[in-house]
Amino acid sequence: MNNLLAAGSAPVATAFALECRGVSKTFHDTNQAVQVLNRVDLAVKPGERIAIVGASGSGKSTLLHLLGGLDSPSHGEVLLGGRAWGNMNERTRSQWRNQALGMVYQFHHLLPEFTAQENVMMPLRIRREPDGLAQAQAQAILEQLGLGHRLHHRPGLLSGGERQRVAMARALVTRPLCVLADEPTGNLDRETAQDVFAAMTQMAQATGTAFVVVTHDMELAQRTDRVYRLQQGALL
Ligand SMILES: Nc1ncnc2c1ncn2[C@@H]1O[C@H](COP(=O)(O)OP(=O)(O)OP(=O)(O)O)[C@@H](O)[C@H]1O
Repeated sequence: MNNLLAAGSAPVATAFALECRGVSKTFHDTNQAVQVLNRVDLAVKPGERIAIVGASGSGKSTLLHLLGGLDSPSHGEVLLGGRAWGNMNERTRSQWRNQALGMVYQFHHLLPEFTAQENVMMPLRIRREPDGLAQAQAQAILEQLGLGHRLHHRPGLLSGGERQRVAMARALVTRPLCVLADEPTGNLDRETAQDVFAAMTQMAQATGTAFVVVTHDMELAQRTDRVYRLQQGALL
């Protein structure tokens, strides 16, 4: 399916997979306000790979949540494939997320009772794709990520690096416009982290998927097309 086909609407023509326009975010509690992001602008093209680094508490996870439409900015707007999250209700957001976005976290969040292939098939099942097709697509992407010999293994029998590759395969199997990754190699040893990171960025580029990664690891960040530092609410 064309990944620019919006859930239930016409295709959107846009030069950018993902855009942030003047995005600010302030959290409030009863008597305090914390401004985490201050007029952040960002535009990521299809197939482009960018890294966001920054000190603990600088707002990296907050920004990723806004990019994924999981939270709303206090000001400004975030667009995925030319569609602003702010113009969608919850149901449309979740359909658009399933269709146009993949997410990878530090912990793989694979379902332990399902095999690698079944885990990767999950987003396709949610879309009600025929099982045979979903099986073939999951197999193909796992093979491309070097896991052809692990299709029928459950996560408990896989290494940490293999689990993260499966998580990446699950994020990419729908051919999304963009993958958002939050410390995807944070749990791996150095050598495995490098291998997994290379596999992720190469796959994203090969499929024309934009890849936005938050990482503490400057060496890995420098393997992307652009590195941003989040500091005092600004993306520098
Ligand atoms: N839901 C929330 N309510 C109130 N404050 C929040 C909320 N979410 C985040 N914050 C605050 O926003 C700031 C940035 O947090 P965030 O988790 O985005 O930082 P981070 O750069 O991802 O940190 P780390 O690298 O430690 O994960 C912190 O001061 C945090 O306390």
